[in-house]
Amino acid sequence: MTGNSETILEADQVNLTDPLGLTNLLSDISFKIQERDRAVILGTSGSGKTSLLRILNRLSEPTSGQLFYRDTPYDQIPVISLRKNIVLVPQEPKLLGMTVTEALAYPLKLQKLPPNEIKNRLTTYCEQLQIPESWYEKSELELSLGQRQLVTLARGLVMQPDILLLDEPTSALDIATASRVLDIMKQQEMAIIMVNHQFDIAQQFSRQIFYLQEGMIQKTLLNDNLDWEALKAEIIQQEKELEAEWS
Ligand SMILES: Nc1ncnc2c1ncn2[C@@H]1O[C@H](COP(=O)(O)OP(=O)(O)OP(=O)(O)O)[C@@H](O)[C@H]1O
Repeated sequence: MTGNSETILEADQVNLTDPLGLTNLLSDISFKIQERDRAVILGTSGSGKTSLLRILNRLSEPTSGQLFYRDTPYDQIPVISLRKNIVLVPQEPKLLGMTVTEALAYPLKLQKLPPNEIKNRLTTYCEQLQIPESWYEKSELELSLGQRQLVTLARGLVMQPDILLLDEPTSALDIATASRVLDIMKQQEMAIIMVNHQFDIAQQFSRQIFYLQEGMIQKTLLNDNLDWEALKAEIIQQEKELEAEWS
């Protein structure tokens, strides 16, 4: 992280239960994200990583606790305005029946940006992510999963939010493309919170790491002096225990 270190996002003792109120999906989640921060959420399958990104994007409401964007409680910010500043790139890349160009331009048209600005942003980020012009008029049926993943990432970037929430953004990309994409993401101005299962990616990318287990942040770690091998061994062991429970 570079630049100033103003807190732009804060979770304070956030809890989330399932819609029937039977199970805790997230418990006592607290953390702070600074301007231009880089955070990775690690954890076993089903530990609550996507649920956490969803409440940060207000796709679900905490059962208790508070979230703050630039010191303002989430419930005092109109959802449209919040989602302009905090953008979620979901795990399932979907273009909702639009062509690549339409999908990229859509959120910017909603913001009523002038056509020139929309065109400039599309060109800039498609070039950065090496999205070729030959894809522009394609629909999602004509794109591979990895190609769609790149397009949905571009859709997040063109919005130039303050905070980008990425749910396993490189899961369908080959290693070289994933590494290139990560380098591009590192250069961006906004804060980024990324769910990722790949340790090398988390290691390369993050300043802070939230290690989730059964909906709780078990550890908040700073990359600077972290024993990555020990953390990796711990998570692999937990995945194995989980698999044994399920089988
Ligand atoms: N709407 C819901 N109703 C009931 N249970 C839910 C709901 N959404 C998520 N869950 C449960 O909450 C837990 C956490 O799910 P979540 O998708 O957040 O996990 P995750 O860590 O992102 O998993 P993965 O790595 O497999 O994507 C899971 O046990 C899931 O079954």
